[in-house]
This record gives sequence, structure tokens and C-alpha cells, in this order.
Amino acid sequence: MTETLSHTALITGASRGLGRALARELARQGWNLLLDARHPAPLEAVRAELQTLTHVQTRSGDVGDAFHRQELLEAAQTLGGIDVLINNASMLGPSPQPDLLSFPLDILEQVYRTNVIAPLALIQTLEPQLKSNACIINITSDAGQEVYAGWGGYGSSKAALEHLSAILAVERSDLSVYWVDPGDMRTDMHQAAFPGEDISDRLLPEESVPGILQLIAQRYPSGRYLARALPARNQ
Ligand SMILES: NC(=O)C1=CN([C@@H]2O[C@H](COP(=O)(O)OP(=O)(O)OC[C@H]3O[C@@H](n4cnc5c(N)ncnc54)[C@H](OP(=O)(O)O)[C@@H]3O)[C@@H](O)[C@H]2O)C=CC1
Ligand SMILES: CC(=O)[C@H](N)C(=O)O
Repeated sequence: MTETLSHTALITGASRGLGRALARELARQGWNLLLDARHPAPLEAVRAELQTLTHVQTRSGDVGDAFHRQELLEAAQTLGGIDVLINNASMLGPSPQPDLLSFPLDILEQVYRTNVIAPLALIQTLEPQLKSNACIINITSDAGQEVYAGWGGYGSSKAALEHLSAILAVERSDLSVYWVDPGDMRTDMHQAAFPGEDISDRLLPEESVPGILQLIAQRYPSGRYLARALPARNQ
């Protein structure tokens, strides 16, 4: 059965951290949601939490897996298409992060598959179900632009994601393409990036949500944005 729903967002990596924070706020605003993450139980907990607010579908799987991306396409079809795709799922790599000359190349391939190939592959797979003037949000990082020792794997993958996003924006001017740095956030990934350190001074991911939702609502020109430099105007 095809349900025709007005606004639908697909968020990858929505079982915790920034993805869950985005899902919660979009649900509160009445968006219909298609969510993924690899582990089913935490993803199901998000669905159970949000289903009282809106229509939520979940598909557990790895964004790097073509079969899983096909499942997301089929779910998108049942929802009548996608207005907003948020490529949020990401892989840091080893913790602590090794220098480049000792970086295990098999893990570097996984980092690139998750952070670079999978977002593009998901856009390619979903293209038939992207509504006109759809919005693509690729979550990047300051590590994609700044040079930090020890951040060569993850950082270079985010740099590649940024360049890819910029070229997509030029090639597809009919889409709104945003690559967004959410800023440091108190999440599992950030703790893994700083193992053993006290990260309690970092802002929660909820602080990065209003700016991202403002991009969606206001449809600024395609480009790179800092989530926290975009305070929501209308909330
Ligand atoms: N935290 C920070 O300080 C910063 C984060 N970012 C970026 O923000 C985004 C969100 O990060 P954050 O919330 O901290 O991350 P978290 O580690 O807290 O959450 C990651 C989410 O993605 C899911 N996920 C991870 N790998 C995959 C995969 N291969 N396929 C599908 N789902 C996956 C996880 O669930 P599961 O494990 O079940 O798959 C989880 O739901 C990322 O793109 C990150 O690079 C950018 C700058 C700073
Ligand atoms: C994962 C992190 O903690 C990092 N600060 C980043 O910029 O992505």
C-alpha cells in the first residue's frame, strides 16, 4: 500500500546522538520519518518513542550495504517519496585514532565506505523517490577542513564528503544540497574520539538541531553551513 504523506525525512544513524535529536524534533513538527541504524533494539526504542507523534518507519542495517539501501528505497516508495535525506550515519575509525602511517588500511576502507561512498550511494539509490526540490543534508565536521594530527582517516573522509557535496550541488541545481558541520557534540562518537577524557563541557546534539531544521525550512542556497551559526528564526 502506498501512503501519500506530505513531508517525509529519511535520517540515517537515528538511534542516538544527532540523528535521534533530529528525528525527535522533526516528529514534534509532524514530519513522517524513515530511520535507520545498524542495531535494531535502540532504533526500535526511537520508533516506539516517536510513533505517538507521527508516522515512523525503521529499517535496521548498514548504510554501506547495498541491500539495506534497497530496503530504504522500498520503504521510501511506500511513503510516497522523500523530501529530505539526512546522511548522518558515520564511522570514526579506531579509538584512539592512529596516525596515518600506522592507520590500518582495511579500517580506512570501512571509514570511507561509510562516510563517503554510502552517502552518495544512498542519494543515487533514492533518486527515483526524491520529490522535486528535495533537500540533501550531508553531516560533515570541522575535521573535514581543519588539519588535526591523528584525524587523517575520519577527517579526510569528511573532506571527501564535502567536495562530493559541493560538486553535487553544482550538478543538481534542482536540489538543495547542504553539507553541515554540527559542531562538537556530547555523543558516543565524540567520546570515542577523546577516549578517557571528560567531555561534559560539550553541547548536547539538540543544540545543533534548530540550525539544521532552519536550512530545511528556509531553503538557503546550497552550500556548507555551521549548524550552530544558524539559529532558528521562527521558533
Ligand atoms: N559528535 C561530534 O562531536 C561530531 C559529530 N559529527 C558528525 O555528526 C554525525 C552524528 O554523529 P554522532 O551523533 O556524534 O554519532 P553517534 O555515534 O552518537 O551516533 C551514530 C549513529 O549512526 C548509527 N550508525 C553508525 N554507523 C552506521 C552505519 N554504518 N549504518 C547505519 N547507521 C550507522 C549509529 O547506530 P548503530 O551503531 O546502531 O549503527 C547511531 O545511531 C556524524 O556524521 C558525525 O561524523 C561532526 C562533528 C562533531
Ligand atoms: C567526532 C568528533 O568528535 C569530532 N569533533 C568531529 O569533528 O567530527
